[in-house]
Amino acid sequence: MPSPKKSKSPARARTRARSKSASRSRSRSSGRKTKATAAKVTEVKEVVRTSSRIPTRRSTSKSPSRVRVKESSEKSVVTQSAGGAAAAASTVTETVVTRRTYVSSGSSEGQQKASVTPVRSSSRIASLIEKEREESSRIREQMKSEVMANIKTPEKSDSEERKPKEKAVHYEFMGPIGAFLLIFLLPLTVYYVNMACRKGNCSVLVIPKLPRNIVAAFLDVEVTLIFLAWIAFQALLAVLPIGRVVEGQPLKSGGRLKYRCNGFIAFVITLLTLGAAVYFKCPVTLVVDKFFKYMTAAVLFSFTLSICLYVSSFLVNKKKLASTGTTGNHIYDFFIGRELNPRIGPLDLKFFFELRPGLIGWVVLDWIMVVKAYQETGVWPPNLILATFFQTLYVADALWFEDAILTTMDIIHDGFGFMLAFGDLAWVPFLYSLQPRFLLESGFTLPWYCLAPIALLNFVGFAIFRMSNSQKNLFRKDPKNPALAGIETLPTQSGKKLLVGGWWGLCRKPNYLGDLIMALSWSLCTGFHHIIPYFYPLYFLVLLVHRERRDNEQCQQKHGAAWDRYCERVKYRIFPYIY
Ligand SMILES: NC(=O)C1=CN([C@@H]2O[C@H](COP(=O)(O)OP(=O)(O)OC[C@H]3O[C@@H](n4cnc5c(N)ncnc54)[C@H](OP(=O)(O)O)[C@@H]3O)[C@@H](O)[C@H]2O)C=CC1
Ligand SMILES: CC(C)CCC[C@@H](C)[C@H]1CC=C2C3=C(CC[C@@]21C)[C@@]1(C)CC[C@H](O)C[C@@H]1CC3
Repeated sequence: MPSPKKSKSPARARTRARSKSASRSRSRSSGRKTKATAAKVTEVKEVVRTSSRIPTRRSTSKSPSRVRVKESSEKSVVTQSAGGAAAAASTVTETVVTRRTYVSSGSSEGQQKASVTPVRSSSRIASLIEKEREESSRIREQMKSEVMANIKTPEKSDSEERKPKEKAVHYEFMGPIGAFLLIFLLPLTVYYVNMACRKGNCSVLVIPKLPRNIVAAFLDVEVTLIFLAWIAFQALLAVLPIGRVVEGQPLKSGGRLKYRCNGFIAFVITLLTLGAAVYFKCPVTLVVDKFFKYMTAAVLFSFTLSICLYVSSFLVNKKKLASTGTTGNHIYDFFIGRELNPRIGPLDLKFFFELRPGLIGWVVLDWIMVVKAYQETGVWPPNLILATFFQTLYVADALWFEDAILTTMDIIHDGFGFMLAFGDLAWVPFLYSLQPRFLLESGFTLPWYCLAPIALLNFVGFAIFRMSNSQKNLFRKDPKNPALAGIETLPTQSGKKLLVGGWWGLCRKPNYLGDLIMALSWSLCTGFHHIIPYFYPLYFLVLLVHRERRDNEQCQQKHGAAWDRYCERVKYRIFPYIY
């Protein structure tokens, strides 16, 4: 209760007291609750007293608690006027007495009747008293329910009450320290592995020599401008109004985003342009000569892009942020990415960068290496061509089934930050092309009888990868499709079903299995003399084992007990009978 000394007038002080008490939270500790309940009882006394004086002092406050005071007061005023001038004085007295009685006693109807002693026995006064009783009864009920609400509310501490709900921070990649290290280690790896893969000196154990003038060796303005032109060219192709427009998965913030899927067309246009450039003797092989300068352009661009993405993520609505990259730790969030689907006009940046400049750039680099090898030796090296062909098939497949990427965790779950920007723009083109680069640098060749089983292995891997992905995609799009008849399924709490038979009954990630078999076959084209060209399958194994565990966690959350049952049924994660 506020101190009366502080109040300018008693009525205002009482009204303020009522308002303050009412605004107190109902969810305090039990000790506080008892106090609050007692305070309420007193407050009601005050309200009733106020009501008798209301003709001269009225609250004008709009707060809910004060509005209640006002309503109560107005009823008293009505009572008075109904009674007429002669009856007014006694009515006021009765009002005070009546209400004080039920408030202080916490009273019953009988008690009220006993305490109300009519001064005059006129019927008018009797009706006024009756009205007053009804009013008392109404307020008592209201009080009761308020007190009950206080008692029933679950207990919360003061700090819990003040703070908005804090979500538990869940870190991946060993948290902020891991993210910090990766921001430096990933670019270093791209440089180191490629520098280790040089003519006559292809070993990870021999530390590559740095050129005297590092800046001149790694940075070139013209190359950087060509790299930017490459990104602009791919962006232009991506926004061309050709190809299907597909809706993405439902967003947590509601609605679905639309994506233009013309990746395969962009890929064909790019390869035809490259073919024309070779045909017209454009110096395309300069890209290989200036390989490290292009790499630096890609690294610098991915850093710049990630910084822009990070800064701009603070300007967008919070609903557009990813749940994973919003821990509040700047380094970690920069690495993972804060905004889920950043867009510039019709261009969805994450979708674009994951599939276009880096992925298509990888194949362009491969083919330029084939041309360079031919220019240097006068022959078309079969194993280089085979590895390049396998990788072209892989990228063509990704772009043909471009919309399938809309269901991956990168698009649905992760924000767009350094990890994906760097992965898409520097890691994929400059490390995934390592086998063709090794073959170009080393000039190593293999006889056809070695290439035939390698080709067979690649097609086995591709068949597992493609059939398993297609089976799942078809199942998600059209679960009743006759092609899926006879495949056992499992209902889940989310309403979706899980495939338990077919490819998805063999192991939990048959598509990863196929992908890894393909990765191995690409490296087999380089023979067994060096470990460097095996970087891709080794790294990919680590990536997919980690990715399977991340997806497993997400599926557990999405599908609950059904996912556990699926895991019991299908024991192996990636390699049947092994892992
Ligand atoms: N070359 C590279 O660098 C990389 C290649 N990849 C390849 O990209 C492709 C996509 O990979 P990714 O997105 O990681 O994983 P998946 O294509 O395996 O997609 C995982 C999702 O599929 C659904 N799913 C899982 N199990 C079942 C089941 N039994 N029945 C029905 N639905 C199921 C779940 O989503 P829901 O239930 O919500 O539908 C799950 O979250 C893969 O082929 C992978 O090999 C991936 C990463 C890197
Ligand atoms: C360097 C980091 C530690 C990891 C970077 C990861 C990225 C390179 C990959 C994350 C998911 C990817 C996918 C593909 C390429 C590699 C990245 C971007 C595909 C587009 C490859 C082709 C497949 O058919 C679909 C893949 C989706 C995921």
